[in-house]
Amino acid sequence: MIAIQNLHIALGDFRLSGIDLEIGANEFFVLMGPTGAGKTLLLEAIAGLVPVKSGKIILNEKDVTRLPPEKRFVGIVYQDYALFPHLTVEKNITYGHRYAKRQKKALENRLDYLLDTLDLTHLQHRLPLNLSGGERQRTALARALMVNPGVLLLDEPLSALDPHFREEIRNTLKKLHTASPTTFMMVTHDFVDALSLGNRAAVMSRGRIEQVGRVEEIFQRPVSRFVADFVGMKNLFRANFVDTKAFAKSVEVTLAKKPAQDSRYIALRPEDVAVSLNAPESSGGKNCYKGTVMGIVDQGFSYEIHTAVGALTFKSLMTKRLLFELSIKEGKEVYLAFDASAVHTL
Ligand SMILES: Nc1ncnc2c1ncn2[C@@H]1O[C@H](COP(=O)(O)OP(=O)(O)OP(=O)(O)O)[C@@H](O)[C@H]1O
Repeated sequence: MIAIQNLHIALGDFRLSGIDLEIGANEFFVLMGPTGAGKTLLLEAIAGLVPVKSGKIILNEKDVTRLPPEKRFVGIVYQDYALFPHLTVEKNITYGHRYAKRQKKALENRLDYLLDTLDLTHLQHRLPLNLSGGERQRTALARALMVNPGVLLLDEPLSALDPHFREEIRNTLKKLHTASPTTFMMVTHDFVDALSLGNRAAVMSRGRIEQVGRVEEIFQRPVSRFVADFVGMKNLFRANFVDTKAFAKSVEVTLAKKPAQDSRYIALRPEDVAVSLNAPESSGGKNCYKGTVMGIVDQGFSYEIHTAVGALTFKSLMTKRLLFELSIKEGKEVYLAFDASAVHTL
């Protein structure tokens, strides 16, 4: 587990202020936010790599705020692998571990277990130069796990990988998380990573936490304008897929193409959902529904219209002028339309 209590850090002009987080032992926690929000700094504070001004960091019931990195039993994995180029896969994984006679067997067993679990056994004598991106990241993961850490910190571990290896490492992370009692905390910019791996997530902005909650909840019910803008995809529905159709609580949605095999959600930006009073002419690739307006939220320059279609509530955007022109009110029957190509699958 990770508990962070009222943490403050000052580094140059940047401040990390009043961070409070409780992350359970078996969680896969995701940290999101725009560039420069302080996500890496928070991971580095947990690892003991940056000084803390005030507050507490507790890992697995132990206050580690003033402990050096090597006494925290934290593993950290970066986006760029950070492997030693002159050392083999095996030497990279075991680097820094002294083979005191007493521990030799245990370390060898751990190494064998990790080589096997991360499918690296056949590569153990290779240099990083001769590995693919996915293999390098698996080596970096094995090295971080060699200490059998209570907490594994992952700083955008998938972002340097091409889509094929991304999927491979995503599956590896899932497997590792399920098989070990280690708490995982991962920084990502990718909503697919967040949804497919995270139990809960936090969104950070300018050194503060804006929202903490279940990943789905953050997408569906952002608590601030900032989070809403950041996540963008306010229409997020769990779905089953059959070929190029998605079924979300009995609402059938046409997709532009077949989704990836592990897709579980459809997502739509509110600006892609058009509202009209008359049924739009249906054409191929267009989704049209009759619905009832359930709510109208003033957002300053525009209004967000909540419309119930079956058991789903779609959110769409509308200018003030159009709202009055169409005399949109709660309870009014309207039509919603969006292109198949506007539907994202995650
Ligand atoms: N050693 C340092 N000295 C001074 N300022 C620093 C130091 N390390 C980071 N910063 C500053 O702290 C802020 C937060 O950086 P951080 O790397 O944590 O952001 P981030 O949210 O991880 O961004 P990204 O998504 O781009 O990786 C930035 O403004 C950065 O310039």
